Amino acid sequence: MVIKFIPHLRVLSPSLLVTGFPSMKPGRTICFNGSIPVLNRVFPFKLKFLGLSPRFNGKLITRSLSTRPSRPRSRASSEFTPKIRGDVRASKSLIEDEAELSDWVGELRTDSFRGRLTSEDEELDADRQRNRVRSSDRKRNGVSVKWGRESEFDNFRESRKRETRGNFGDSISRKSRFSKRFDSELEDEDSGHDGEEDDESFSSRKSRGVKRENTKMDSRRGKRNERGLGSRNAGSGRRMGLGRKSNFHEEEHTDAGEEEKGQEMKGLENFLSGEDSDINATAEDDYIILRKKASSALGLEKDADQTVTSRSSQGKSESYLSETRFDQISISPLSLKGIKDAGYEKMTVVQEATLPVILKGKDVLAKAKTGTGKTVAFLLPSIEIVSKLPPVDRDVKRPPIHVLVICPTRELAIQAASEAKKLLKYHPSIGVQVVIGGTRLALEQKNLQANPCQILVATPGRLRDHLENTAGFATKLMGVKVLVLDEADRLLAMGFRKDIERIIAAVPKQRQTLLFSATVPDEVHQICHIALRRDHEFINTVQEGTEDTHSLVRQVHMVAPLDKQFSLLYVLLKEHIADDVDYKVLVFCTTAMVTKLVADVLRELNLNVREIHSRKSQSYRTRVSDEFRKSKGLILVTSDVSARGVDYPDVTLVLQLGMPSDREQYIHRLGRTGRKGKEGQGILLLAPWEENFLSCVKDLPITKAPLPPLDPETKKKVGRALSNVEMKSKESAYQAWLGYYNSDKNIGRDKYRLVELANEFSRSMGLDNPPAIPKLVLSKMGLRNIPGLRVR
Ligand SMILES: Nc1ncnc2c1ncn2[C@@H]1O[C@H](COP(=O)(O)OP(=O)(O)OP(=O)(O)O)[C@@H](O)[C@H]1O
Repeated sequence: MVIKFIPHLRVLSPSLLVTGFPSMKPGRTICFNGSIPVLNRVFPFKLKFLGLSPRFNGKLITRSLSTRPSRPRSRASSEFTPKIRGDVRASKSLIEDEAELSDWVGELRTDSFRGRLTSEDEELDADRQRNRVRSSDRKRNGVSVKWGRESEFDNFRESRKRETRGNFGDSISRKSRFSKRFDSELEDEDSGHDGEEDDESFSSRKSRGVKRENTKMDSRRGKRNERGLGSRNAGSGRRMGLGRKSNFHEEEHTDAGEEEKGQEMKGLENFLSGEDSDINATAEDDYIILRKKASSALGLEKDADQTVTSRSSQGKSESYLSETRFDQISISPLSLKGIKDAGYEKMTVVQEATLPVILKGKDVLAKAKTGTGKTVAFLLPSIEIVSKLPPVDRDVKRPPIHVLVICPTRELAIQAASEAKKLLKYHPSIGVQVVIGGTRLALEQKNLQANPCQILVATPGRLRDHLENTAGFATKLMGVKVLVLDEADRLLAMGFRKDIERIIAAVPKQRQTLLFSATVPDEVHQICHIALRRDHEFINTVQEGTEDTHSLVRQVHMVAPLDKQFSLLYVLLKEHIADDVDYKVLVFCTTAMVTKLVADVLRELNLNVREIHSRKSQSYRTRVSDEFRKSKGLILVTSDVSARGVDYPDVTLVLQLGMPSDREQYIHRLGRTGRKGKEGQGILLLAPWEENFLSCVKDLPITKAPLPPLDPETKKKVGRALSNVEMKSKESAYQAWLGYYNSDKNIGRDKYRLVELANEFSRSMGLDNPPAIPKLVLSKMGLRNIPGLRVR
C-alpha cells in the first residue's frame, strides 16, 4: 500500500484559530490551542504517602500535520449489498464492541502469530477473512476465524461456550491478528530507537510516521529549522505511536468574504512559514493573532479583541472552556435552547475550534484531551447540518439516516445518544436512535421501523448486523451526510478496521466525515484516508510540548511483586476512602475475568464495589454504569469497557492494576478522572517485570511513589478474603491472566518465564497449585508442554 505524505507542517503558537480558509492547500492541518498552562500552580492532593511532584513542560507550540494519501478511498460496496432475509435472526458480528476485543485479548495467540505482516499479507488475510466470513455458518456464529484451523477453533469455541454463554472466539482471533501486526512493527520501532529523543530536534523523533513526514518536510519548514524554530515543532510525534503491546491493535466556497479570509490565511501562512517579519513574536502575541482569527471565523469579529484581552488578562490558565459563548455563534435557536437547558454556556476549546470548520463542510480529524466535550463538538454541528436539510416526507418508505455516529463501546454509544437527545430537545422533527450489541436485534429493527431517526449512534458490529439483516437499512444509510467516528484511533485500529471499512463502503462517498479522539497516534494519520477526504483538517487542541493528560491529575506509579498487590490495592483504596468521603474510584484490570476476581476480593473485604466487563449482560452493564454515574462512595472494578469515552462525573481516583495494553489505553483510562477541568488522581500499580511499560509513557508526568506499608493484620485479612473467593473465579482469572501476558511482546516471548509469572499470580490468589487449563486452550496460546502448567 502506497501512502503519500504531503506534510503541510505548521508551526503554530500558542493557539490557532481554526477555520476552513479557502486559500489553504488541501490536506492542511490547523492546530488550535485554547489553553495555556499555568506553571507552578498549586494543587491540593490526597495521596498522603506519595511524594508527588508535578512536571510541566511549558512549551506552547503545537505541531500538526496532515497526510494526503495518493490511493483512492477503497470501497467494497459489493460486500455490502444488503442480504435481506426474512429471518431476522441475525448473524453475530465479527466484533460486538471493544469489550470483546479488550477482554479476550491474547487468549488464543500463538507464536505463529508473531511474524511480521506486510501490507500484502494484510490484504491476503483480509481476502481470506472475507471468504471465510462468506462461507462460514453465519446463522450459528456469524463469522469464522481468520487465524488457526477452523475446525480446531470450532472445537475450542464449543468448549468456550460451555464455560460462558457467548461466542468470543472471533474477537479473540481478530485481536490476535492486529496484535501480531503491531507487535512486529513495535519491534522495529524499538530497535530503531536512536536514543536521542528530545524536544529539540526534528530528526530525533522516534516515531516512524513523523520521521517519514520529516523526510518530506517542505522547504519552508526547513527554513524554520535553520532559524532554530524547528524545535518548536519537535517532539510532537514523541510517544504518539503505539505502546509496547499495542492493541492498536484508525469544496471550497468562494465569495468575497472567503477571499478576505484567504488573504488573512496567506498572512497566517507567511507567519507560520517564518516569512512573516516578526518571527520573534512572543507566544502571547501569536496567541492573540490566532485568537482573533478564531473569533473572526465564528463571526465574532467585534468580540475578538475583547475575547483575546480577557483571555490574556486571565493569565495562562489551562481551561477546557473557551471564552466563546454558544449564544455568540451562529447556530439555530432550537439548538441554542437545548444547549442552554443542558447547562452549557461557553463552548469548550475543542468545540470552538471545530465548529466553524465542520459547518463549512470540511472533514475533520480532531484531537482534544479527555473530558473536554468532544461529543458535543461533533453532535452540535451534525444537528445543525440535519436541521438545514429539507424535511423528510412522512410517506417515504425508508427514511434516510443523515448522521451516523460510530462508537467502539456500547456504553459510549448509549452516552452519545443521550447527549444528542439533550441537544435535540427543541428539535422535535429530528430523531436519534442507538443500535448496540448485546440487545435484541429484532427489537432494534422494530424501533427503527416505528421511529425513523435522522441520527443513528451505533457500535460497529451491530451496525454490520443491521446492514446485513435489516430490510431497507442499507438504503437508509445511503442518506448519510455526516459520518462520525468517535474514538477514531480505536475504530481505525486493526481490531475494528475491517468493520469500519465495510461501514464506510455502505455510506455515500459524498459525505462529511469527522474523526475525534483524545489520542491520535501517527498511525492514524497514515490510515485516516480510509475515512477522510484528502483536504481534511487536523485540529489539535493539545498544545505541543504539553502532555496528552491533564495537569490537574496527579499520576503516580508503584512497583510491587504480585504477592503484595491485593493487599496494596486494599490499602490504597482504604487510604483514598479515608481521605475523601465522596470517593468515586475506577479500578481498571487487565481482562474481564481478572476484573471479576478483583471485584470478588474487594467485596469480601467489605468495600462498596461494583463490577463491569464484557462477560456481564448488557442490561447489567447499563444498570451498573448508570448507578456509578450517579453515585458517590463507590468503587467500580472494570475492564477496558470503561476505558474510553465514558463520562462518569467526579471520579476521584483511577487505579490501574497491571499494565494497560498500550499508551493510548493508559491515557484514556486515566481520562475518566479530571474531567471538565477538575482534579483527579491516577495510580498505576505494576509488577517489577511490567516496569518496561513506563517507557511508553515516559513523556507523561507519572512519578514513582513509595509503597504504603502493609501490616500483618492487613495481609491476613486480604488472605482470608482471597480464600473466600470461589475457585472458579480464580481459575478463570488465571487463564485470562496467562492469555493477556502471553500477548505481550516482551513477557509473552519467553514462555517459560511467562508460566513462572502466571504461577506467581496463582500463588498471589492463594493457589500454590495453579489451576489446570484445557489442552486446546494451551495449544492455542502456544503453551503446550511448557513446564509448570497443569493440563486438563
Ligand atoms: N460547552 C460545555 N460546557 C460545559 N460542559 C460541557 C460542554 N460540552 C460538554 N460538556 C460536558 O463535558 C463532559 C465531558 O464531555 P465528553 O464526554 O464529550 O468529553 P470527551 O472529550 O468526549 O471525553 P473522552 O475523551 O473521555 O471521550 C460531559 O459531561 C459533557 O456534558
